[in-house]
Amino acid sequence: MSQNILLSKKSKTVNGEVHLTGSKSECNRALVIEALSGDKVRVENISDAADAVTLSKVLGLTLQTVGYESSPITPELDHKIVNIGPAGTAMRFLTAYYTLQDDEVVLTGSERMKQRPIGILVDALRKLGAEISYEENEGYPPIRIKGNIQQATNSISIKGNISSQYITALLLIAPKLEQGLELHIEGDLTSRPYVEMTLAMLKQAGIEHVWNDNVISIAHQEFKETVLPVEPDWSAASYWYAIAALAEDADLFLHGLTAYSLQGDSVIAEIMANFGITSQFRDGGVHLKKEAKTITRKNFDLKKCPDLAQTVVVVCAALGHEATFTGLETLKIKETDRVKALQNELAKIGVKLIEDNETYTLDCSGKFIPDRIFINTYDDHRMAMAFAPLALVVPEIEFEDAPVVEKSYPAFWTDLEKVGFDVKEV
Ligand SMILES: O=C(O)C1=C[C@@H](OP(=O)(O)O)[C@@H](O)[C@H](O)C1
Ligand SMILES: C=C(OP(=O)(O)O)C(=O)O
Repeated sequence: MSQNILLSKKSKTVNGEVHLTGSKSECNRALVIEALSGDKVRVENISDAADAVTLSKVLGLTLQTVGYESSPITPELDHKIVNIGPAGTAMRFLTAYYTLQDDEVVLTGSERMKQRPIGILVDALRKLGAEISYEENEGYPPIRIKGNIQQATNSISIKGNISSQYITALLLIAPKLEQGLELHIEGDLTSRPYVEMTLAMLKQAGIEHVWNDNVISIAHQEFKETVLPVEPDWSAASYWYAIAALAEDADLFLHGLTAYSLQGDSVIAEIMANFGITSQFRDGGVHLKKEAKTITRKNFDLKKCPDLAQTVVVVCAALGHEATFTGLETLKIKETDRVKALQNELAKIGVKLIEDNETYTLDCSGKFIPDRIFINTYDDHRMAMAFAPLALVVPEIEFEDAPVVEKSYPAFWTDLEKVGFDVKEV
């Protein structure tokens, strides 16, 4: 497959059914729990997301080097080099995981990963007793982790407003720590549903917790024998909701999704109800239908579901709906600076995303629809997938680096083809 693709859709009606891969977030937690459980826990419905595939390979690690752009194998090395490429959750979860292993590991990733902060997690782990040092820049990967943590305390504090992944990483290893963990979350907690997902999955694996105000406690405990099922990915489902919202008529069936999910991104069903998309949960999945509706909702707080931001912002822009958005603070440290990336790409249809004191407002006054646009994707799967529904409005869209979607949804382009999008390699 060449790097770029040209996407178009002649008929503005979308009908069909889609099988989504497993949730990257659930799968990455399940894999770490499985690895820590000593074979008591088995993961069911492992995700095809490249980030999950990478993590599962790393956790079964026997070679000296694994992952993306592996360094040459050097048998005389006294440590492993683990390169997890662009996988943020894998980076954070493994940082905690390796403090428990009888090993010395240098954990690294893509060039972008080396710009995504990890200092808050490293500081917390150091307070617990871990030996971790920076190989290049203070506060950023690559990091060197000496395993066999000698626990110095069970009570630590951590800032909650930068990334919930640091908190999840600590909670996942908590039951294996000799003294357990009492985690004090300082300030606001961003992406809270992801912490709830972690605790729910630990509970499924037999691990109890207490969450009082801003303190989460997990005692030293054994995992129980169980199977952890991975649900289909709701963040991936959001692109199908967006397609329904931008189509003239839509009747889509997404297999396997249920009304009650561990994934906070399932809130997309509620969000898209504002755009006339109905969700009916039956027949082992969800039916999406489009009904005529005047859009009245003006404010979207996406702090609990930051991965939906690009989806919702692009839908509003395409419809010329001048909404405001809050809770976008963490977007700047994800796969790319997603605020800047959105601003650059929306400018191609004359829409502005204006930042004012943590509130972002769409200005659609200069909106126009060109015959063809080129969308840059910034090594960010969600930039490609969030702009794809725009092909129902813009006649032709060329996407840079089509395989970028593999990070979470490798079948994205072929699924679009199956429901009648024209997907051409260029
Ligand atoms: O724990 C997780 O699986 C995730 C947490 C979120 O990150 P932050 O907590 O950094 O917002 C989310 O953006 C990411 O895609 C997956
Ligand atoms: C932010 C994301 O992933 P990660 O942080 O795991 O790289 C994402 O999938 O949108």
